[in-house]
Formats: sequence, C-alpha cells, structure tokens
Amino acid sequence: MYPVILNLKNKPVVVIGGGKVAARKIKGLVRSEARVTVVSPSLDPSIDLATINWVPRTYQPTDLLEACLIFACVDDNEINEQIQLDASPTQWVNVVSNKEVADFYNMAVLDYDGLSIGISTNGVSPSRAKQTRKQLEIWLKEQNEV
Ligand SMILES: C[C@@]1(CC(=O)O)C2=NC(=C\c3[nH]c(c(CCC(=O)O)c3CC(=O)O)Cc3[nH]c(c(CC(=O)O)c3CCC(=O)O)/C=C3\N/C(=C\2)[C@@H](CCC(=O)O)[C@]3(C)CC(=O)O)/[C@H]1CCC(=O)O
Ligand SMILES: NC(=O)c1ccc[n+]([C@@H]2O[C@H](COP(=O)([O-])OP(=O)(O)OC[C@H]3O[C@@H](n4cnc5c(N)ncnc54)[C@H](O)[C@@H]3O)[C@@H](O)[C@H]2O)c1
Repeated sequence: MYPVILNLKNKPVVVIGGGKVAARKIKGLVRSEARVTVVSPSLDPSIDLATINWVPRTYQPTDLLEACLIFACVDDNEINEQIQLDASPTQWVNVVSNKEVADFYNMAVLDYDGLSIGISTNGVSPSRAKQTRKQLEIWLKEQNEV
C-alpha cells in the first residue's frame, strides 16, 4: 500500500449506492470539495442533497465514464465487484465489501489543530483504525492540557 493525501477539489467522483457506508464516504468527499455524483435508487437521510448530484436509479456501467475515483458502495458484493471490472485500469475503485479487489482503502482520519492524521490497518481491521483514531484524539487533548 502507498499512502497519499489527495487534492480532490472539483474532481469528478462517483459513488454507486447511497446507504450508510456511502454516506460516510460522501461526507469526507464533500468536505474535500470533490464534485460528487451518487447513483442509487435510495439515499440515506444523512446525505445532504444540496451537496451532491443524485442520479436516482440503479447502476449502469456508463456511470463510471467521467470519474477519476469510484466508490462501489452497494449492499451486494457481486455488483460492487462488477463495478471494479467495468472501470478502466486508469481509474481508482474503492470496493467497500471486498478489500481483495479494491484499488485503494480509506483511512480513519483525525483532524486536529492543523494536522490531518490518517490511520490505516492496511485493510486488516477497520474497527481497530477507528478505535485508534479515538484513542489518539484523547491522547492529543491530554498533551495540550499539560
Ligand atoms: C477506517 C474506515 C474509513 C472510512 O470508511 O472512511 C474504514 N472502515 C471504517 C469502519 C468500519 N468498516 C467496517 C466496520 C464494521 C466492523 C468491522 O467489521 O470491523 C466499521 C466500523 C463502523 O462502521 O463503526 C466493516 C468493513 N470494512 C471493510 C469491509 C470489507 C472487507 O474487509 O473486505 C468490511 C466488512 C463488511 C461486511 O462485513 O460485509 C473494508 C474497508 N474499510 C475501510 C475503512 C478500509 C480499510 C481501512 C483500514 O486499513 O483499516 C476498507 C478495506 C475499504 C474502505 O472502505 O475504504 C471506517 C472508520 C472511520 C472512523 O470512524 O474513523
Ligand atoms: N467498507 C466499509 O467501511 C464498510 C462498513 C460496513 C459495511 N460495509 C459493506 O458495505 C455494504 C453496504 O452497506 P450499507 O450499510 O451502506 O448498506 P445499505 O443497505 O445502507 O445501502 C445500500 C445502498 O445501495 C443501493 N443500491 C442497491 N442496489 C443498487 C444498484 N444496483 N445500483 C445502485 N445502488 C444500489 C441501495 O439503494 C442503498 O442506498 C455492505 O454490504 C457491507 O458489505 C462496508
């Protein structure tokens, strides 16, 4: 794995599926000012319609054409894997239901006092990454109190 921090401002990103996991990924994408299109028949209520372009239907391969990053967030791993196969080899696909076929992983991110700290377990244990983010935040706050 090769860690980077991406400048996604105005970059076209497509998210297939609009459920709970998609909502978490979309939050970070909107914060980074990416141009986010979501293809999904339904949307989680936490997704703010004003921040995305919603295509209210099921996935079609042509949905991928313009995107530099693709998030396959459907609750059906077969469809997610098909999305990875439909993408061009020059596109980057995050497959939320199968790390073996994903081109990249998201990190747990702690933004603290001008720092952005990304935590990865290289796909092994996302819940450990989340737990470590929380512990690190407590530790950093304690350091600042002394
Ligand atoms: C860090 C975080 C960032 C984010 O999502 O932005 C993130 N997952 C988070 C939460 C979380 N994910 C899961 C649970 C349920 C508990 C559990 O099973 O552990 C929880 C906990 C929760 O939801 O509370 C389940 C899960 N996750 C993946 C699979 C599929 C697989 O492993 O193949 C399955 C099984 C699905 C199933 O059973 O079907 C896959 C991935 N999840 C990753 C990232 C990438 C590797 C990160 C790394 O290297 O550590 C990777 C490979 C791809 C990706 O999604 O990018 C975010 C915490 C953000 C935060 O709070 O800070
Ligand atoms: N990577 C992670 O962080 C992580 C964490 C937990 C679960 N998961 C995985 O993510 C998957 C999705 O979980 P969820 O909780 O978001 O599910 P969910 O049921 O909340 O959302 C699924 C979404 O997919 C949409 N959808 C269904 N068929 C579609 C199609 N053909 N085209 C486009 N959209 C379609 C639905 O309308 C819905 O919006 C789970 O199956 C699980 O394997 C991943």
